Amino acid sequence: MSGKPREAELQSSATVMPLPSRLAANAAEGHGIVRNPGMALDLGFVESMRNVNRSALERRVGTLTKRRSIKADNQAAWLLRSISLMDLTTLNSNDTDERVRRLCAKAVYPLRRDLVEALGLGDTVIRPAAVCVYHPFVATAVDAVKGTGIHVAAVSTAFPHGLAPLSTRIAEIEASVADGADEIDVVIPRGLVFGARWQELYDEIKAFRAACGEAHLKVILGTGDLATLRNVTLASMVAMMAGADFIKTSTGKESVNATLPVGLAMVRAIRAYHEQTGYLIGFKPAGGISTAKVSLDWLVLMKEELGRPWLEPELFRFGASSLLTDIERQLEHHVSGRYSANHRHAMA
Ligand SMILES: O=C[C@H](O)COP(=O)(O)O
Repeated sequence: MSGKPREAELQSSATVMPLPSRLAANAAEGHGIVRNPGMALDLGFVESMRNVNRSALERRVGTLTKRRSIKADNQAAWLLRSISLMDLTTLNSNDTDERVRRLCAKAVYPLRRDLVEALGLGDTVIRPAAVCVYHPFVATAVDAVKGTGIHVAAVSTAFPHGLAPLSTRIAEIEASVADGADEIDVVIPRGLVFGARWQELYDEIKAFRAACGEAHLKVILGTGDLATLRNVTLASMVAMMAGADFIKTSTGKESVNATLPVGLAMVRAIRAYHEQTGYLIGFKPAGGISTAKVSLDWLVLMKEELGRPWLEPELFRFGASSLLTDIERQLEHHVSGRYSANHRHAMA
């Protein structure tokens, strides 16, 4: 059961569903993702996406997760990839600078040294792609991860509800960017979706994108609040048209978090947007993703639906506060055959 994870397995394209040729060609150009500039709001295109078949999406998810064929020896490689695709997050009312510094220390050294050695990682550095914090902790996080290549994401725009004047929400983005955040996770006011107020939603997200400047924009839809997969799909389209670099499911504060059918609806919207514009949009499921097993389900979904480029941090992230703890436990089991208690894998 023990042994070095076989990254080669993860590279295999044997089970990847063929992508439309334009998508494959664009993806093959390499890791330099051309940023989505957005496009004019095209309500005809948005509305063309309105027929969403929930049971078909659920069936597809069922098939993907049932027939998943990640062998035990290869699971460790996939789990290491899950770590590298993570926005390690703390978004609690009792966050402090000290807690954020501890989270960042965990991001810099996510695995215990004995585990790193037992996994035979050598000099390979495995780290989360980003840490994700509230605005007041951006400067602390930037300082704590300096020189590591870990990005700092700030949740802005009156997270988690997005219910503040637009000027206040834009000022929050500008403040986070000024403090050094290079990724901004914004939330949309869900009421704009219920009212099909697509022009207002588009204008707000476009203003968020402008305020971000070079920082990448992730648009959180709050899918658990949106009631239907049609709303999720249409809001996804508007967000991408307005210039989102990523679309993200949830804040982690809704009563329903990221689910695979919702993820599949968003991924299909990403595919449609690409077919129309040629741009590659990232996807971030977030909220309630706390087990290694579930992270593998998400990776299989991305690999099968969009292909290998969406297993890179430029195009895929998990937003998660406790997933790393379970992955570490599973990796420990992989090398030792035993599970340890969660407290052996301390988080923030
Ligand atoms: O954006 C990330 C989420 O807030 C994290 O949610 P979680 O605490 O359920 O992992």
